[in-house]
Amino acid sequence: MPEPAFQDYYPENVSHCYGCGSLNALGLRIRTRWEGDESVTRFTPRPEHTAIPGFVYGGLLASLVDCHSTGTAAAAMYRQEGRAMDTLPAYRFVTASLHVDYLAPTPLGVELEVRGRVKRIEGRKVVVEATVSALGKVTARGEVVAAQMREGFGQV
Ligand SMILES: CCCCCCCCCCCCCCCC(=O)SCCNC(=O)CCNC(=O)[C@H](O)C(C)(C)COP(=O)(O)OP(=O)(O)OC[C@H]1O[C@@H](n2cnc3c(N)ncnc32)[C@H](O)[C@@H]1OP(=O)(O)O
Repeated sequence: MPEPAFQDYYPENVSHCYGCGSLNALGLRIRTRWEGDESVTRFTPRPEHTAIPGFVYGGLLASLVDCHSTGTAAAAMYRQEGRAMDTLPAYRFVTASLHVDYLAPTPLGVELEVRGRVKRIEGRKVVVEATVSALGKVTARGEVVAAQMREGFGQV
């Protein structure tokens, strides 16, 4: 049995995200785990994720970086406190900022590897750097500022 992914610990009410929600049947449903100090997601884009024939749409790559990094942010907070991810209080992070640089075209039809590293944890905010690789070559690099959701998120 593979060890659970970060997303396996998301409560049902926050499991509808297009990128990482296990309850979103049309979503990417990415799964992220620690490999040492780095977090890793592996995902094979589908034909509908095409930009130019044969190459992956940049928005899909941004989604991978985004949800990989918000999951990494939550896991990093638990890790910093030496707590298991199924313990309370729960950490819930949303994207405050998402930056992606596209370094080279990303081929479609192969498994992509997203690797993340926690750059810093500052109060309620975690900054995560991530790379996307195809066939061993880094094709995109991103940085996410993830912020802890406040009570009443989305209420105006
Ligand atoms: C594991 C077990 C359970 C875990 C369970 C996890 C569930 C995980 C939920 C899944 C969900 C999917 C997540 C997918 C990723 C999305 O796609 S999320 C959807 C897109 N994002 C949004 O809708 C967020 C909308 N924005 C907001 O709600 C608010 O602006 C924010 C981002 C929460 C910040 O609001 P705030 O906390 O009231 O504001 P604030 O105190 O000013 O900001 C906090 C910190 O972030 C910084 N910050 C804010 N905005 C920015 C910015 N644009 N640039 C840089 N820094 C910024 C602030 O400077 C501040 O830093 P410090 O001053 O403390 O150093």
